This record gives sequence, C-alpha cells and structure tokens, in this order.
Amino acid sequence: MKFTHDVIVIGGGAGGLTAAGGCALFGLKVALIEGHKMGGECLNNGCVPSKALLAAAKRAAVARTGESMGVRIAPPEIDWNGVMGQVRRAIADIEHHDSVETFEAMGCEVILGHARLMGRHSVEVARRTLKAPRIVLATGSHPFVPPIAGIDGVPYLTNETIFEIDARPDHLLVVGGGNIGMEMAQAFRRLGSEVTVIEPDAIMGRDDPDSVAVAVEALREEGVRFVHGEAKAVSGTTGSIRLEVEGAEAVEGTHLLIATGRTARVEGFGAEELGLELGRNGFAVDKRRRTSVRSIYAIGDCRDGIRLTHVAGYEGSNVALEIVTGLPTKVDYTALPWCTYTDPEIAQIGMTESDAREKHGDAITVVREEFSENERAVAEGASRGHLKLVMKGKKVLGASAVGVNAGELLLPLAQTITGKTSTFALGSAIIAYPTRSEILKAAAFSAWEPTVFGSLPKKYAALVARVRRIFA
Ligand SMILES: Cc1cc2nc3c(=O)[nH]c(=O)nc-3n(C[C@H](O)[C@H](O)[C@H](O)COP(=O)(O)OP(=O)(O)OC[C@H]3O[C@@H](n4cnc5c(N)ncnc54)[C@H](O)[C@@H]3O)c2cc1C
Ligand SMILES: NC(=O)c1ccc[n+]([C@@H]2O[C@H](COP(=O)([O-])OP(=O)(O)OC[C@H]3O[C@@H](n4cnc5c(N)ncnc54)[C@H](O)[C@@H]3O)[C@@H](O)[C@H]2O)c1
Repeated sequence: MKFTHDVIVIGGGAGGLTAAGGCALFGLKVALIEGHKMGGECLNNGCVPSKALLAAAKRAAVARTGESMGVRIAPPEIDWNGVMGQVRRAIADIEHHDSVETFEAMGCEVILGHARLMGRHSVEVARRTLKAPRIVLATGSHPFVPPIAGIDGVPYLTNETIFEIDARPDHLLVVGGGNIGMEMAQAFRRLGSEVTVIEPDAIMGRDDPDSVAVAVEALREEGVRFVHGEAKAVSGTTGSIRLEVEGAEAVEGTHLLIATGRTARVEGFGAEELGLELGRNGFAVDKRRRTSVRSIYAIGDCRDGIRLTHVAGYEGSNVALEIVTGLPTKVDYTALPWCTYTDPEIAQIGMTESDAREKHGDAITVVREEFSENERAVAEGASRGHLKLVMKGKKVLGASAVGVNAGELLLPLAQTITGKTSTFALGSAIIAYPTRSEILKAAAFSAWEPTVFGSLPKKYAALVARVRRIFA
C-alpha cells in the first residue's frame, strides 16, 4: 500500500493534539484532522470556560463577604455581558496553544473537515483519501442526556450551550451532582442565581466522601440546595421548568442544566463499518490504547475509561511514543490526579481510602492533617479542609485533599506514589514558611514519627547525652 502519511490523527482536542504534535516533533509525516473547533471540548465548552466562569464567581463571592479583616467591600453588581466576556476572553487568550498555525509550525498537516474511516489504514476527508500505517482516534465525547420523560419538549442547557447564555438564570436546576454539576452550581449561585442540584447517588461519587462533604457544606452555606433523587420527568418552558424527582418533591426553576455524564463519540465516521469493538461507553482498548483493529488507536474521551484533559493528553503522548519508537508503551494510572475546582477545591491522586481498603484491607493506614493547623491557612482565614494520605507501611497509595488550591499540592505526591521520592524525603524537606504545602510535610512526617522518635533513637540520644556529660 502506498501511504500518504506516517500517522493520521482524527480529532483536534487534548488527546489528538498531543498525539499529532508528539509525532510531528519527531519528524513523522502527520495528518491532523478536526471537524469542528481546534482545541476540542476542553478549550471551547469545558475546562477553560468553566474555570473562567468560576473565577468571575469567586470575585463576586469575595465582594459578598462585605466587611472582613477590617476591609469593607461593596456588594457585587453582576453584569452578565461582562461575565460572558470573561469566558470568551479566557478562550481567546488560550486558543493559540491549540491553533492550526501552532500545529502546522510543529510540522503537522492540519485538515479541517469531517473524517471518515474507510479501512484499517485509510481515512477520507475533504474529498481526499489519506493512508497511513497508524491511525489515532481522538474523537472525544458529547453530553449524555438521560431518558427523562418530556425532555425533548423542554429547552435545556448542557456544557455545549451554558457558556453562551445571554442572561443570568434566576433559578438554575442542575441535574447531576458530578464534577460539572458541582462546579456550575457554585459558579451560578455566586453569580446570583438560585441553584438546585438533583442527584440520586452520592455527590461526586468517585471522590473521597470526607472531601466531598466539606465542599458540599460550603456550597450549602452559600445557598445551593441539594435534592436527593433521580430526575424522572420534566415539563414547561424557559422561565418555568418543573422537574419530577423520584423519591423527593418536584422542583421548579427557570433553567435546566443537564450534567449527567458523557457519551463517547464512536458513531458516524466509519468505526461501526470497520467493526471496532466497543466497551461500556467508548471504544474498547488495551493498555497501549490499541482498538480491536490493531493499526487503530483510540485515546481520551472516545474510549471506554476516565475522561479528563490531562488523561487525554497523557494517552496522546503515550501513543506518540509507541508510534515513534515502535516499542509497546502501556499507560499507567497508579498516580492519576484529578481535581474539582469548587471553592474549596477537591483534589485526589491515586487511590482513595475506600479503593485502598478494598484492595489491601486493614493493611492500610490513613494520616489526616487539618488546614486549621496550617498557619498560612489560619492567617488568611481560610482554614476549611484537610489532607488525607492513604499509606501501606510508609508508601503512599493515594491522597485526598480539600481546601483552597488543594490541587496545587498534588505534584510531590505524584512523585511519592511513583517511587521517585519517598515519604521520608517529603517529611524532611525544607518547606517555605508559611505555605499551604507544609501540610504535605506534616502528613508525610506523621508516617515517620513513631520510627524517628521511637525507643531505639531515644536510647541512642540518651547514650550520646551521657557521653557528652562525661567528656564535655
Ligand atoms: C464542562 C466541562 C468541564 C471540564 N473540566 C475539566 C477540567 O477542569 N479538567 C479536566 O482534566 N477535564 C475537564 N473536562 C473534561 C475534558 O474536557 C475532556 O476530558 C477532554 O476535552 C477530552 O479530550 P479529547 O481530546 O479526548 O476529546 P475532545 O476535546 O472532545 O476533542 C475531540 C475532537 O474531535 C473532533 N472530532 C470528532 N469526530 C471527528 C471526525 N469524524 N472528524 C474530525 N474531527 C472529529 C471534535 O470536533 C473535537 O474537537 C471538562 C469537561 C466538561 C464538559
Ligand atoms: N474538574 C474536572 O476535572 C472536571 C470538571 C467537569 C467535568 N469533568 C469531566 O467531564 C465529565 C462529565 O462530567 P459530569 O459532571 O457530567 O458527569 P459525572 O459522571 O461526573 O456525573 C454525572 C452525575 O449525574 C447523575 N445522574 C445521572 N442521571 C441522573 C438523573 N436522571 N437525575 C439526576 N442525576 C443523574 C449521576 O448519578 C452522576 O453523579 C466527567 O468525565 C468529568 O471527569 C471534569
């Protein structure tokens, strides 16, 4: 077969960009195909606009404290156009990282158009047929809308539309208490909407319940209402929406946000015809991210598994490495981090306490340190939250943190979990005072405290002291 490229990448989101850029930087001939907007979900409808909205909301929340620390601030006035402008500005300021020009400069041939798989080595796009020994699918996901009776007759928002609404909702009903639900609930509440979150299971069920409880309490104090139950039926129109909830009373609001998870994008581009096997939600892949057709990889949101930007990017670089070197390269998620950017922030890396108990039973220990003992947090009057280290012996298996900027604490823990550093090194490091990172040192040191101040070191110290008294 005559190949036009070494690798064809379908999808210009976090996964596809990283795979394509990685291969191109090694000098391979790469075709990168994007059918909608470069940057994908994260830049255009996901991480970036949501964090920009949370930033505007935080300003409003600070202003709402009125008088605090002897400083009086006027109550916030929310200009919705300005808020949406902040969201657009953030996207505009970041989009050059993901632009056609940037990826052409790296050496990719960027093709804008809808790609279609025609065979194990061939793709059609913009009336051209491309052929390559390897194809990478990075086609992402779209919002999952559950079968709520009446949903098709009611206007509803998803992450694809919520960052463009032209007026602030008076009362936002958020169906789903996952990452999107929690972040959007706090953002809209702080910007002045009434907010009700409807969730039948645990709020943010993948996270440590102790961390989640701290954030839920904070959101409740700010006025977010949580209703425990499943959204079953909906009626009404924008401005007047009524949602029937199984196991709870019906709720009414002006706008409806569906934040109930994602569906992998696996249809409409020839994957069915090629017979690519599917998992529960996305392409079935092995640890090298190969699909059932071995010349075709699937990475990021479109394959069955975790859906996060840094995961898509990591899988993109992993696949690029495998294609470039020709050596099998497996993904390793023992130190996977994720954060939810509410205030307080919820951060997790590696195993939660319950994951670890399930795997190792009583062999694990959990060390917990409170931000109320961290002097920086106390001085700043923001000491809500804690850090939990989950350990087996002196090895960290995972950590859960909740508090201001908790996600920024994860890097040293990633190195500890992967064995690149140790709890001893973390516990004995010099940490600038006063910083929130001191909580890491305190937790790591707790693991060593019984050993360092144990009976043997005490006996040794006593011996040195006795000798010194004799010879001093
Ligand atoms: C509201 C929200 C907030 C989020 N916040 C965070 C966060 O804070 N941190 C985090 O880590 N993750 C976050 N995520 C998740 C993150 O956005 C995704 O995990 C990430 O974007 C997945 O990247 P991807 O490359 O797999 O797919 P995508 O970003 O979805 O990109 C896929 C691309 O493929 C293109 N495409 C699809 N089919 C074709 C075709 N046939 N031909 C050509 N092009 C095609 C699409 O147009 C799209 O641009 C958030 C998600 C949402 C919805
Ligand atoms: N900070 C971050 O990293 C971040 C932020 C936002 C989104 N994301 C990613 O985006 C993806 C989607 O987020 P999400 O919040 O939509 O999904 P999610 O899977 O986190 O949560 C969806 C929630 O909806 C609930 N639900 C489902 N059907 C329901 C019904 N009929 N009534 C009420 N509740 C119902 C589920 O029980 C679940 O708790 C996730 O994969 C997440 O990783 C990440």
